[in-house]
Amino acid sequence: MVIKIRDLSFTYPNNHRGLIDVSLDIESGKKTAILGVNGSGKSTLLYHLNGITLPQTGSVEVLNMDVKEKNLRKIRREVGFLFDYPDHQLFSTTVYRDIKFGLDNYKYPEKQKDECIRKAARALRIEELLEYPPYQLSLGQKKKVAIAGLIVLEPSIILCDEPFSGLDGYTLIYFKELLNDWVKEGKTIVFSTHDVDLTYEWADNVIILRDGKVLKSGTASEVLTKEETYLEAGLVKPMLYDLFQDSEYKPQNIREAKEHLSKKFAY
Ligand SMILES: Nc1ncnc2c1ncn2[C@@H]1O[C@H](COP(=O)(O)OP(=O)(O)OP(=O)(O)O)[C@@H](O)[C@H]1O
Repeated sequence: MVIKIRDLSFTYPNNHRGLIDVSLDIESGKKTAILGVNGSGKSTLLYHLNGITLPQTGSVEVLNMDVKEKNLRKIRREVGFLFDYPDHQLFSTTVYRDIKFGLDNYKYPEKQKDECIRKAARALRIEELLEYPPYQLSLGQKKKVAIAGLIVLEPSIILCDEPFSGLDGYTLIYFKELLNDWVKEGKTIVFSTHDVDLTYEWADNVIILRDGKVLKSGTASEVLTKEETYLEAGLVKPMLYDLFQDSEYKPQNIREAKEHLSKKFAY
């Protein structure tokens, strides 16, 4: 297990309990969704995984390191964080400088930096934006720049807070493919979302939160195929699950469903 969380609780200064007795394991080399309605504690949990928030009670272990002040530099070298709003992580005068920031921070040899920046920009198809000021970019472009700034350090774990919100159809497909490629390379993706359809189609493992507590966790096929789970979590059923609920055939994605229905209704 690449992340181990034990008895983690977190109370905000106004006494709101953001997390209550959370214990979890997150598998390496998989896409794990943290799923739940608004305010269920998804971001609060994600912030604990690279020490943006430190545990008040209980423990978080990432890559065999305790998430504690003394390990944060090493942990953040391996664990990248993609915020829901890219403006939270873009602050340099040009895209190039923004991507370079992590390399400067981790004291990469000066000679290697330019090559690393251009490689990350190529992967995100933003080479033509390198001299732009980030504030002039669209949301999708900003997300790409934020991701380039992450992958330039080649982290082994990538945490994404609502990574797909606000993206148009093709950009969304592109992001999903990019994240799939990383997982094929052995990286671990942990993402928060309230999108049940996306989670049903795309996640390997799922953690469902409600009111700061873990309601269910396991593989997507274990967790997302029980009617009562949706009721307890306050979530609407995924469209594919709902559509094929009474059928023996359970497609995992729209493409499979389309093929199945085309055969069934062919004449
Ligand atoms: N700084 C804060 N001070 C007090 N309460 C907070 C603070 N940040 C979050 N909370 C509360 O903690 C709970 C969990 O918040 P969190 O942002 O983790 O939820 P979430 O599941 O990510 O929600 P969303 O899907 O709306 O982003 C919410 O009830 C929220 O109001």
